[in-house]
Amino acid sequence: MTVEAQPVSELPDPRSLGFTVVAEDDLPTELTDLVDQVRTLIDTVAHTEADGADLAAARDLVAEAVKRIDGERRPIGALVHRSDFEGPVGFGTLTNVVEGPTNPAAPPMRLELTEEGLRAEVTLSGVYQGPPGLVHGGWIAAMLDQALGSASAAAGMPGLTANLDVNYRNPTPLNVPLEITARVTGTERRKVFVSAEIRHNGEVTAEGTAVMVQVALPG
Ligand SMILES: CCCCCCCC/C=C\CCCCCCCC(=O)SCCNC(=O)CCNC(=O)[C@H](O)C(C)(C)COP(=O)(O)OP(=O)(O)OC[C@H]1O[C@@H](n2cnc3c(N)ncnc32)[C@H](O)[C@@H]1OP(=O)(O)O
Repeated sequence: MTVEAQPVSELPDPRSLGFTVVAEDDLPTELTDLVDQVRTLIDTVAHTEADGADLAAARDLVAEAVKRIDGERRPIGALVHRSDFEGPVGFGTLTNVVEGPTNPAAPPMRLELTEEGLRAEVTLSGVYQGPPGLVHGGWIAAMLDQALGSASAAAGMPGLTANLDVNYRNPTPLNVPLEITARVTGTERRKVFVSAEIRHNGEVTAEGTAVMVQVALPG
């Protein structure tokens, strides 16, 4: 098994394949601020003990806010390009549920390039709860999948997850900083082998490996 990243320059520009691309730097700060505020809203709604009158007033305010911004929408497959990543490896889906910068359902997580692969820090609120006080196992798998897929993409080999294997080693707590790391460990034809971990206080709480398969791009 060898690591042979395909030259990044050989990847097509997604615009030439018909994708809408938004530069991350062009997203209005009012939008990213709104995303943050809606995250707070979701967490607050999930845990509130407010009385009926306040809840009804809040519902009406939210309905009013929806009316105010409902109109033209970006297409479902729109991509975002990060300026801190060189060229084609900087693309991701704008509303990706784990890391999409305009998706308030995604936690405030951002994978950064490191010497060995990718790394992110994230703190998950009670919105991501499974067992009491702990992160939902499905969400742990989702974060690992994102880190694994992004590590492959960042190495110039974007693909789809064919196989994902997760081991839950220790409970993953809510409301504390978690560290996520991922890297490519090998390639074989179109297959890219990747591994990733989630840590709390330096201790591994979950680890995953995946086989990403590079798909033939049209055109
Ligand atoms: C620059 C251009 C623009 C790009 C834009 C980039 C934007 C994004 C960038 C970056 C962010 C990334 C972040 C994302 C993270 C999240 C990822 C996900 O959630 S992905 C969604 C869930 N996964 C699916 O929906 C796949 C569904 N499955 C399939 O579509 C097919 O099964 C597919 C493509 C995986 C393989 O199908 P086949 O027909 O193309 O290929 P076959 O011949 O079956 O397999 C190829 C090789 O893979 C192995 N393989 C296939 N399935 C396997 C499996 N389950 N386990 C192990 N190996 C498997 C086979 O044995 C074969 O290996 P041998 O070369 O012969 O040795």
